Amino acid sequence: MKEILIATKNKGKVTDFRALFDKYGIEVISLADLAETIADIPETGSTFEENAVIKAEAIAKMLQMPVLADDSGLEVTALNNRPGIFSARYAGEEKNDQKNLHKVLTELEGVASDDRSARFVCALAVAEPGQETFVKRGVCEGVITAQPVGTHGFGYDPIFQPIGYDKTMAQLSTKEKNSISHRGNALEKLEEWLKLR
Ligand SMILES: O=c1nc[nH]c2c1ncn2[C@H]1C[C@H](O)[C@@H](COP(=O)(O)OP(=O)(O)OP(=O)(O)O)O1
Ligand SMILES: [Mg+2]
Repeated sequence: MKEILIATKNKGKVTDFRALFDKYGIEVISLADLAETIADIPETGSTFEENAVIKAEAIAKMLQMPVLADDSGLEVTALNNRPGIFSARYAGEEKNDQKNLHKVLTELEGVASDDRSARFVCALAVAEPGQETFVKRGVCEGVITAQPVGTHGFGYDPIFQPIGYDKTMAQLSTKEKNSISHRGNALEKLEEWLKLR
């Protein structure tokens, strides 16, 4: 495989995937690189896996080519695992990363550091016309910080400190993040599929 289409409109995910696929020598193409404009696929599933499969199968059918889709988000234990699959629109339809992470911080006001555990979850689905779809989950455990710190990455990275680190995900380089992230972890589980193609 020389290139792979990632069925996402999220630039932060594309940056992560470019670095992840670099080591396989595979070029990443995103929906933003296509000449045609692809409408948003409604994420109507009730799990990350269902949503990843919905996105992958819809785009594979539309473009008649193999695609990889990512559905991911943040689960905060003290918030009964919210925002979960609603992470992108947690503070409103406009999908604003700053508003989303501040909503989480506000909801955790007064919650002690011991009770701020959280995890990033990523479901990756690969779909190909006429073939069985595969989906795998990756997880990265951590804690929610008191304030946003760091400028790298995207989404909730500035408030997420992975276990064993004294930095947030937004203070790590893309390479360091990928080596421990939910996304990197899920992609490792799809290596078999990648090698077959
Ligand atoms: O590594 C990450 N670091 C920080 N935040 C992250 C990460 N991975 C997912 N997230 C957050 C961002 C967004 O709030 C939600 C994904 O929502 P999700 O629907 O999968 O993506 P999206 O709507 O932005 O793009 P698309 O559906 O076109 O792939 O979780
Ligand atoms: Mg989405």
